[in-house]
Amino acid sequence: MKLGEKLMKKNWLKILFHFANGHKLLFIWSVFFSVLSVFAGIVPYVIGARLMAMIIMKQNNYSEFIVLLGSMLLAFVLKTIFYGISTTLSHHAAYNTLNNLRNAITNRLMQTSLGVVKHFSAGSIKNAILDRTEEVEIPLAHMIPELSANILLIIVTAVYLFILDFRLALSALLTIPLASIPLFLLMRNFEAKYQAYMQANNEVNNVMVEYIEGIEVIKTFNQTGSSFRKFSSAVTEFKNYTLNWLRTAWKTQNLIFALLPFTLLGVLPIGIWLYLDTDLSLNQLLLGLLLAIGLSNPLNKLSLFANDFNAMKQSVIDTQKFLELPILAFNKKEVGQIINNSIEVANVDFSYTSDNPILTAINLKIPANSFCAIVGPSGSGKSTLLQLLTRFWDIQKGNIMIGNVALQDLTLHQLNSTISYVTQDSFIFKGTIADNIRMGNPDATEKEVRAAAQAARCIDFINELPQGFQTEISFGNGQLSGGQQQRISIARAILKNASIIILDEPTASIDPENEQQIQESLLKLTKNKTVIMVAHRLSTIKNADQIIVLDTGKIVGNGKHAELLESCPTYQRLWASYTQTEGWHIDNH
Ligand SMILES: Nc1ncnc2c1ncn2[C@@H]1O[C@H](COP(=O)(O)OP(=O)(O)OP(=O)(O)O)[C@@H](O)[C@H]1O
Repeated sequence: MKLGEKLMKKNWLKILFHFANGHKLLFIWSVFFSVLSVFAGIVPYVIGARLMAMIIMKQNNYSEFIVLLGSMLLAFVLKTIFYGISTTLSHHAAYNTLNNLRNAITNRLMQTSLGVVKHFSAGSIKNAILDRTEEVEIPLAHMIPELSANILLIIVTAVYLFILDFRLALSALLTIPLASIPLFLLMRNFEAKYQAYMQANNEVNNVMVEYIEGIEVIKTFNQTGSSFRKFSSAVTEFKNYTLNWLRTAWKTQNLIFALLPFTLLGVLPIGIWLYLDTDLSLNQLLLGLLLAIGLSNPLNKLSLFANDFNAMKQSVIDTQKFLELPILAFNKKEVGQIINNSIEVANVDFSYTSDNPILTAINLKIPANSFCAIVGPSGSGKSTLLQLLTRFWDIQKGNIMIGNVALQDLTLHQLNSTISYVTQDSFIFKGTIADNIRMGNPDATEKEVRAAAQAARCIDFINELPQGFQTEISFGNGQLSGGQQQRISIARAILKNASIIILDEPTASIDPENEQQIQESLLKLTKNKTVIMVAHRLSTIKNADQIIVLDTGKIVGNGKHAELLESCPTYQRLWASYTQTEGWHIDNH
């Protein structure tokens, strides 16, 4: 089974074990060494009881003394070594589990539709992949080996105490039922409180990411103060919530921490009474007292793990919603070769939410190797239509054909190799300029990369950079202007050399001079390709073979520029307002 798939309806523990499954052996060995370590740890208490009895009874057996002290030391060394081995193994297994979990979330995000991903804020995705999953590591690395070993130790010690004297055993375990009462009270509303805590934490994450991503806008509009206030109030709210929770919980929590490991509470008075008034021997009393003291450490760990256990549970539940995102199913095997690069959209309806139709009854035919422009007022659905053609979303009604194959029947590889998509927001990845262009075709030669850069009008500014194509760039580092970034992404698309090119305002952030040149090279390069382009600058699409006019999600015009100027009122309006705002520019062409 592929990681992350088929997780629906599984409870959180099953999900966790699913990701830990490949490392079961490591976890088993780590439990084994932890058990050895915990039992080596109890040996000094048993030996201590024997030593104390010898001192009290003034037994001057020095050779036994030395053997006992040596055994104590050996037990201590073994305990440390076994603990070291156990924790190394468990950390190894825990980090691998974490890795699986993180990869599964990232895979799932890649397999779901782009729209679904965009519904989450960057902060919440980062929080799920990095922070929430990290919270699983400590409990996994420590809880599995240490909890199992400590529980085993408590059971074995208790059995031993029962064999020694059942009254001593009961008195040593008295704190368990006593501490269970405050523990129950503390855990009563834990889930609701933890969720509110996480919500406050998410809010801080979101506001922080928003603050950093929007820093340019914030500075431009002089909103540093108000944006910072938003950030600082989220931080304060988080702090207040955490402190309030702590304030209400600390008394109960400390009572548990103090009570549970305090095994002497019962065993000391009852043990002394049994020794003085009944048949309990001094040896039994001392062994009982020291074993009871030996129990406090594992009991202490139990109380700490109760918290970790709940935190881990909540973390897995929180990541679950990402692991269960709907998968955009692609055919694994090709149903057929695409015979040509025509596109047909038939009776397509689409809405992002069930109550708000965005596109209605869309019908259009784009012949192979033609240039089709899509225009329309803002919000009319142009980008949405392009995103349906790239299968960022699945249509709810109708059909889209690429050549002779329905869009949803294409394999992911077919879709990716057939369609190139250039958006308004060009994304630059951290790496060299050449790497960024080569994303369009990882196998491209240096010559091909250069040719694509030349065609996208990048070559001049690249040559001026200190290391040319080898210059390191990263998104938002200010090294490249918006227009230059856009030209890099056009070069990327050119290099990809797909037979269908979809362009969503590719020249929006490019100056008119370069726009004209890029336009020409795009048209040259798009020979023998089907090009669909959304454009606001109508001069760029005047010569398109076909112009589709969208208005409030419907096609209200379809034809050539001259025809639409005659027959389509929406196009007439668009053209009129365009020529008004860019009149001087039109005059020049
Ligand atoms: N991810 C989304 N979730 C919900 N509604 C959306 C989403 N994306 C776009 N919309 C809505 O769909 C409608 C069409 O948006 P779209 O971006 O397709 O229009 P457009 O014609 O490309 O606009 P513009 O020219 O301003 O870019 C708008 O009302 C928009 O608010």
